[in-house]
Order: sequence, then structure tokens, then C-alpha cells
Amino acid sequence: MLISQLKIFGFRNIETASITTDKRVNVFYGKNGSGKTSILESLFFLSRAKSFRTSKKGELLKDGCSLLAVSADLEQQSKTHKLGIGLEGNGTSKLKLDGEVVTKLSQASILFPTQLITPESFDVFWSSPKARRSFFDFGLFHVEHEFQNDWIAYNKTLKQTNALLRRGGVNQRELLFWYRGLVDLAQKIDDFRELFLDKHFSKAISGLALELESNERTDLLKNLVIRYKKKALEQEVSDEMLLKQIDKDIRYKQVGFGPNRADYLFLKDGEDMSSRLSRGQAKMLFYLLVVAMVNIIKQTTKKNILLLVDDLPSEVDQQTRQTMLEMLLHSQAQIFVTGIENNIAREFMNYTDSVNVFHVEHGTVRQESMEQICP
Ligand SMILES: Nc1ncnc2c1ncn2[C@@H]1O[C@H](COP(=O)(O)OP(=O)(O)OP(=O)(O)O)[C@@H](O)[C@H]1O
Repeated sequence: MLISQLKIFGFRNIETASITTDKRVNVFYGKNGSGKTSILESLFFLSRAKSFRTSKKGELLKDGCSLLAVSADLEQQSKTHKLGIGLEGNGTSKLKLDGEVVTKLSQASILFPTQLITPESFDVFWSSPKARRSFFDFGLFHVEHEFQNDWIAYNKTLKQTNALLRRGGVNQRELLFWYRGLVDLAQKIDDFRELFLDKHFSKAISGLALELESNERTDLLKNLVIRYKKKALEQEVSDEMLLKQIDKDIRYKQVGFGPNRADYLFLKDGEDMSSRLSRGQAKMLFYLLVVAMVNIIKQTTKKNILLLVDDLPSEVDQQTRQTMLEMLLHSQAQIFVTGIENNIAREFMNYTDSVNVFHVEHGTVRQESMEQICP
């Protein structure tokens, strides 16, 4: 689905905004602190019912407001759907689709998958494995429907098992029951993740490497192998082995294996390339991985993806920035991008006329015409 209208009320420093969006590129420019990221954050909140900046939803409410609302018109095959999310001061969120309350907040993300690139995203190669797992799980969530159910079940079982281990004094037989379920679900998650790399991601990056004009930036993809490094027990696990693991986990008061401890390695010619990447190369490589991910989701689900790009990197060389822009457009996603200056709009206009430009000032969003941008 494509967003054609966006309305924001009481979100961060935005009192009210109502904008008509373009199906390809939407540029929000303005000074630091003007409210650009808040616009992307409001879209992310509509899609995922959470923020990418805070776990405290209350911080999203504009100072002095007890309610916020974000709504959008979503276009799909000449039909318009209205999706909206509200948040009250007591922390309750309510999602509505065409006027009907949707009980599962994750439903919005299924309607319009949202991929995010922020200045922090590039740390994915060096930060904790959690960031790498989240990146790939996002694809799995959209591509393999069963994954979500197994993921929820696994986390529920893990939480209960960890609670038992922390409480202590639990009978080993009782723990054995929980561990059997846990091992089973952990294996399913690991299988899904390995399959996703094998069936989708590896193909997408080698396909992208062939499609793109070869240069030192896009060559980052050449011979790149992404490996899933699981932290699993053996395939055929006996009760005896489980009891040994339980013994160990009782001492550490937590489950010591499973997909929440797994990692992904980025290998080039058999070597881990993360430690060799410059900041600029990491940014470029991340853009390439995002495009591969967007392509996979689009091809397998036929859905349009919303790409939120906070602060298109300025501290990269001209060639790299140009390749990044081309990458974003190559993804065929609907793009929402922020920057300080309006030259970013002109850069996109070199490639497409399908660009809407908005000036953001003290929380006020105003659309600008082509003539204002390119007099
Ligand atoms: N709950 C809130 N109520 C009112 N204002 C807020 C709230 N939370 C944050 N702000 C303010 O909103 C403003 C906009 O922040 P935002 O991060 O969206 O700006 P930005 O344009 O992306 O800035 P930068 O270019 O520096 O990243 C900031 O001045 C911030 O202090």
C-alpha cells in the first residue's frame, strides 16, 4: 500500500500536520530540532505501534497534550483505506482500519512494512548481535508467515523458563518439560533464519551485485557471504543432555542457548569483514542490504515498502552519496527522507519528477513547490 495522505496530531513537537505525500519520494528538510525525525517517527509508530527512539511511549505525546493521533490514507489497487493510531496519556494505543478497531497492533506493519535507516543503523556491523538479528527477522516476519507464530511461542516459553530458573528451587523434571518445548521452538526459529538466508537473502545480494553497475561501492556485495551463527543444542537432543544443560542454567539463572543468542557474520573471502569496514563503507553496505531486503519483501509479498531515511549521510564522498540515492530509488519503495538543506530534494529530482518537498520549521510542515526548490 502507498501512503497518499498523512495527518499528525500532538506528536513530539508537531501540534498538527496534514500533508499530501508522493508515491515515490518525500523530502522533509529543516534546521536541527525542527521536527523532521518526528515525522518519520510518527509513520513508524503508525506501522509498528512503537517508536525507534524510545521505549517510553509517553515521550511521544506533545508536551501538555494527553492524546496523540497519526492517520494515513493507504492506496491499494484504486481503493483507499484509512489507517489510524491513537495514544492516550495512560499509555493505551488504539489502532483503527477503515473505522474498525484492530486488536492486533502488528496488523498495521503487515499492511505497510516499514524499513528504517537512521544514523545509528550503520552500527549494525559492530553493535550487539541483537541489531543484526532484528534486521533479518524483519524480513522473515514479512516473508514467512509461520515465523511470527513460532517467534511469539518461543519468546513466551523462554520467558516462563527464565522466570522458573530465576525463582529457583524448581524440580528438574518440571524444567525438563519446559526445555523440551524450548528446544523444539528454538530449532524452528534457527531453521527459518537459515532458510531465509539461503532461499532469499543470498540470492538477492548476488542478484543485486549483477544488476548494479560495478564500482568500488557496489563491489562491497561481491563474494559477500552472510552466515547465521546459531547457539543451539545438538539436533537430536537427549533428556540426559538437557538435564546437563538445565544444571548449568540453574547456576546462571537463565537459559544459555537459543536463537536470542545467535548472530550473523558478514564474510568476504572467508574473513569477517565487519572489522575491516570504514564508516563510509559500512553506510554503503547497509544501504545495499536494505535494498536487497526491500526487494525480497516486495517480490515475495507484492507489498509496497515504506522506506524511512533519517538524515541521508552527508559525510560521505559525492560518488557514495549518489550511489546511495540511486540505491534508494532502485528499491522501488515509497521513500520518506530527511535532511538539513533542500539540496537533497534537487538531488532526487535529478532522477525523478515524483518528489514532494516539505519544509519543517518549529514543528510546522509546509509543502514547497518545484519552483521554490529549483527557481
Ligand atoms: N514530547 C515532546 N513534546 C514537545 N517537543 C518535543 C517532544 N519530544 C521532543 N521534542 C522536541 O521536538 C523537536 C524536534 O525533534 P526532532 O528530533 O524531530 O528534530 P529534527 O528536525 O529531526 O532534528 P535533527 O536535525 O537535529 O535530527 C526537538 O526540539 C525536541 O526537543
